[in-house]
Amino acid sequence: MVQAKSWVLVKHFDGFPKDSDFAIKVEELPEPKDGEVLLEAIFLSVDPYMRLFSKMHMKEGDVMIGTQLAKVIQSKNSAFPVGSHVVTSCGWTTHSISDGKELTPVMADWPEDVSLSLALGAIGMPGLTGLYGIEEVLGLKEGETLLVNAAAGAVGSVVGQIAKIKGCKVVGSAGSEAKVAFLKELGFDEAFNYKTITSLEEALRKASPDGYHCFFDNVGGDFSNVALEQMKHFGRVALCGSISVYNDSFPQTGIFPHTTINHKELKIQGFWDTQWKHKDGESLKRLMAWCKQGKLQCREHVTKGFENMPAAFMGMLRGDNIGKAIVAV
Ligand SMILES: NC(=O)C1=CN([C@@H]2O[C@H](COP(=O)(O)OP(=O)(O)OC[C@H]3O[C@@H](n4cnc5c(N)ncnc54)[C@H](OP(=O)(O)O)[C@@H]3O)[C@@H](O)[C@H]2O)C=CC1
Ligand SMILES: CCCCCC(=O)/C=C/[C@H]1[C@H](O)CC(=O)[C@@H]1CCCCCCC(=O)O
Repeated sequence: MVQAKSWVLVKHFDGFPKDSDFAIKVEELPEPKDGEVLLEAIFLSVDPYMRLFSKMHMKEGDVMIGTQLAKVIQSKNSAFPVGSHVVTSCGWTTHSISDGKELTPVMADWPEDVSLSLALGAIGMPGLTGLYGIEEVLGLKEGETLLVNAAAGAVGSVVGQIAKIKGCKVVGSAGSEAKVAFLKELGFDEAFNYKTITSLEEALRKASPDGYHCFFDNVGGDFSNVALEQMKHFGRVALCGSISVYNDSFPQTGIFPHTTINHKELKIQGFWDTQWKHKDGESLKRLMAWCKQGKLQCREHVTKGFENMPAAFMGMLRGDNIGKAIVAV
């Protein structure tokens, strides 16, 4: 018998999450039946969407939603032998039983010198999001200027690096001096700390006086309203997320951007990476190749210990992470 520890949402978040919103539950798992496997979490992901999803689809007492990189430790399913690794969306739990249907094996020939945790980051969902946002949504072309916010995070850092691979000028914003230094290290042409500038409008204008062809928006809210004003005519916006409003208990009010969008004839597309799931196999190989060639730096912010899942999640929402926020069990 194996004991599974899970983090449950005891109380719906009201504003920014707090320690008391989470509790640990322990349960004995049965032996896997024919066709089933027993999984042990190695790395768990903490992502912004968990904050939104909890409000939309979870009830109090549910295990927190989430994805992990797990090892098969018992198997009665020949497709998943003992010792193999999978990505699974079984939530914030140390052990789980699966019939294999929802499991994604890690890419064949995963190099030994590349941490498997990247399957939750730059060579996983956030990396795919950056790639699809650039190629499928924006159709970013060589010589264009791209703006990305939350640029030092999991998605943003991949976005900026792919845009540089494609021969573009890249401007990034992030919330600390250490993050700005990281963006410069990654090859961003311009980077600024949005928390310390006196005017976002001025910072954006200084970074690219001629405006922006493309905007990869991770933040939403006031930032987006100001950035839209500096798009070029026929500019394109990939609306990836809006983390600045995820913790709001009441909708924020702000300026209405519709006249700007109309006047500049902007194209704005909201998207999820899952729209291009059929391309994931090929896309992951491309991300891995860039990583191995040193063109894609895959920085991670690793928190040790399953007991620290809530702290890691809240830290990511607060901006503690440079690169992908991960928990190592
Ligand atoms: N459409 C899709 O398929 C997907 C969308 N996303 C979205 O992409 C965005 C980034 O996700 P991800 O890369 O995983 O997370 P990150 O690794 O970027 O972590 C979140 C970051 O958001 C920044 N942040 C937090 N609050 C604010 C705020 N009020 N204003 C500005 N920045 C803030 C912090 O950085 P800082 O210090 O710079 O403030 C923090 O580090 C999110 O909006 C997410 O929902 C993610 C995955 C898939
Ligand atoms: C609803 C806005 C989603 C915010 C953007 C984002 O972070 C999307 C991330 C997706 C990624 O593919 C991994 C996921 O599971 C995310 C989707 C979860 C969204 C919750 C809403 C689901 C629904 O209402 O159907």
